[in-house]
Amino acid sequence: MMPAEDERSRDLPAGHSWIEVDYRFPPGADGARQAQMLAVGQTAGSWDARHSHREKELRSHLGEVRSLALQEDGGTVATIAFPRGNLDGSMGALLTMIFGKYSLGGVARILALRLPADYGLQPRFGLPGLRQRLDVHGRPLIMAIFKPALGLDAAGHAEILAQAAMAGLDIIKDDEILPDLAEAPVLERWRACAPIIEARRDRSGRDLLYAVNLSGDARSLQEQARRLVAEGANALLLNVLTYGFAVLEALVRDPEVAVPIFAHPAFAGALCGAPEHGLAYGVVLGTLMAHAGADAVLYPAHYGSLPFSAADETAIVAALRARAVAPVPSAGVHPGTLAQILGDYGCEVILNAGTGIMDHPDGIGPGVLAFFEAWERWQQGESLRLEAVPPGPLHRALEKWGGG
Ligand SMILES: CSCCC(=O)C(=O)COP(=O)(O)O
Repeated sequence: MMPAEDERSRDLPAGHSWIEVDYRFPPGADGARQAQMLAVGQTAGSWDARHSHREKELRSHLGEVRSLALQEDGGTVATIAFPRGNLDGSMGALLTMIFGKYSLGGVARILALRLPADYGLQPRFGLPGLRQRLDVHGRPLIMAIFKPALGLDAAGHAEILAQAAMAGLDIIKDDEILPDLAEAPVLERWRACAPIIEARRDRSGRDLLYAVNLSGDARSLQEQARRLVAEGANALLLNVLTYGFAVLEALVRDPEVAVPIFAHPAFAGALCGAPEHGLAYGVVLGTLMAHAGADAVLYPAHYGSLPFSAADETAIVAALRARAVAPVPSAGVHPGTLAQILGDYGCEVILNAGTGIMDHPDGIGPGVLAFFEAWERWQQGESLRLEAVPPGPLHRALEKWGGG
């Protein structure tokens, strides 16, 4: 029996000199031949008698087909081992090797990727670092998203944040769709929100992180990040898949950008959504993000508003947790989903709600309070069903969104 994806994707011991990839070839494909094409074509590139005088050098770069397993539906799963020495430690080189040119012609799906534990980057903060910064322990962190996504100016952001901060919110992020627009320039957004965060710290002793969305070309994006951090910004948001893993890696390596980085999953469906092609969600949003240095990774919760499988979610969470990266179940999250999420994953998560907070019938403050009330009840083992919950923010949230 094939192991579950989260088990197949475990890290290899540090210093391991191979990288292992599980590929599935669909029914009708010659799996053995495709696997051999990958092992040779994506490494030494050519392997025949004409290169015999270079055999020693070429052999050290050559991939190896380690196993081939025929599946019940006629598909084949092949494990290919690639020499780590073919790579420079970056995600770009890794992706180019394991699926680069081949992805244009072959029909295959990467199900699992096993990297040596010391390949790539470690998160600088991860969930433990976020907890330390916020001084919040033993409960899930509560995160909101500025909504509406577009059309708010900097003052509009501040107005929303003031209400959420009052109610005790831990983290807020820009919507990923909002770049550095003239109507709400990124630095103005931060400057308008910074005094609210400061006032909350003075009042309650508790910090609040605002993950500001980065945009622009690679150089201006990094300059933007440095400028924001120099002005006190305490977290950043990056659309890693649209801007590229190399941008994330550059930020993580930059001593001038020493704040937690939240990775958004926008574009993941384009890489992972086809059933027989691309890469599994667990590889992209789990393994790759975790080895590229993200501190927290957003992904669609399978009880949320996007079609997402529990198996994909489990694989993502396992890969993130293996490197202490914070899992951030998102998209359609509201107080009525809290019991399911915590039941599956426990408290070591960040619950992230956009409309599930911003569109609470009584306003943004009650939207945040509804989450805390749900958490309190869940912790006490009390029912979260509408009929059991007394009038108040949670009751109103359950009336609107259901769940519990
Ligand atoms: C696809 S996971 C990222 C979630 C996100 O950024 C978002 O805006 C979700 O908004 P919602 O109103 O569904 O909480």
